[in-house]
Amino acid sequence: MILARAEQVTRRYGDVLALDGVDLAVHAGELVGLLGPNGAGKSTLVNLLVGLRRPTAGRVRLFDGDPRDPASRRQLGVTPQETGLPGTLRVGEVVDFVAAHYSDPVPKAELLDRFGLTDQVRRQTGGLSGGQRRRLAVALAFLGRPRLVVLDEPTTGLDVEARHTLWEQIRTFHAEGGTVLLSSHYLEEVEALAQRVVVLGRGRVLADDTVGAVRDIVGVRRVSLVADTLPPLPGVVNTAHADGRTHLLTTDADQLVRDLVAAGVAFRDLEVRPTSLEEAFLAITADDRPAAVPEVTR
Ligand SMILES: Nc1ncnc2c1ncn2[C@@H]1O[C@H](COP(=O)(O)OP(=O)(O)OP(=O)(O)O)[C@@H](O)[C@H]1O
Repeated sequence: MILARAEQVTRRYGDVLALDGVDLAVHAGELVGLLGPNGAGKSTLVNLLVGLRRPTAGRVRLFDGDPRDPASRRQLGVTPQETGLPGTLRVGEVVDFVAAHYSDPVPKAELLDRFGLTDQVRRQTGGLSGGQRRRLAVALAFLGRPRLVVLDEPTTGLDVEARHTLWEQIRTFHAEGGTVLLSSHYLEEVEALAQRVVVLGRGRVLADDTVGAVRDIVGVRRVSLVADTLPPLPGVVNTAHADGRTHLLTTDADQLVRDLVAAGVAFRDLEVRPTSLEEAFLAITADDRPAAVPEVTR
């Protein structure tokens, strides 16, 4: 059963094409990671799926209804990227207020305990640390015993311990049958939680596959050198020239170096280094060659 779906969704903000023909289906029981660099379109996609925005073109469905219809959101829990908690309300009061919207909310003490906020129950939210506020915002997504939880970069700004506490809660929810869609910059986070990962870059789905398959794309290395000319080289996913150097992105740097030597290329100043996730995706998407990642796109 599909709980949330985007079909050929496009979203523009003026001249900015934030999403460009995106298809995504989240099935019941899945824990899906949505991964991508800054500006990839993750928040836009999340906001469309939860009814906070409308697509420019295409169709979005939530529990088989229009996400903008409150009835479709009854079984949904959301933590958007930015949450405005009323600063003068105490933590316990915020939980009570949100709980009043549900017929069978998680008891307040249990929720606060699970998210490590018991000691803060009487604190005004304006006096919480950024990390505590974030934890409360995420806790509220679970309060109504939702079937689907959508979390937009839930652990940004959290320290390691708080991040792990939150991961534990997400895992428990999923193990008990809940469905999760979570966006993140962090490959580590997606690896720790998700089986399936959807990679967005420049508004498009670059990959939709298992975490292992996508890790292979991220395992791209940058081989950089100075050479007058280069022959065609197998396994190079992107070539760029800057400051008199040629930068080659490849998933197998050892083989690339062997190929350079075998081809008799007169190169110098060779450097091999890992690329960050962000660099890898930016580079792979830089020249708009969808063929760069065909083997992991289903
Ligand atoms: N309200 C808006 N008005 C204009 N442009 C916007 C708006 N919201 C997003 N954009 C643009 O749309 C593109 C996608 O943004 P979006 O926030 O969805 O990306 P993201 O992957 O969530 O990024 P980040 O990881 O930085 O949060 C970006 O170019 C962004 O500048």
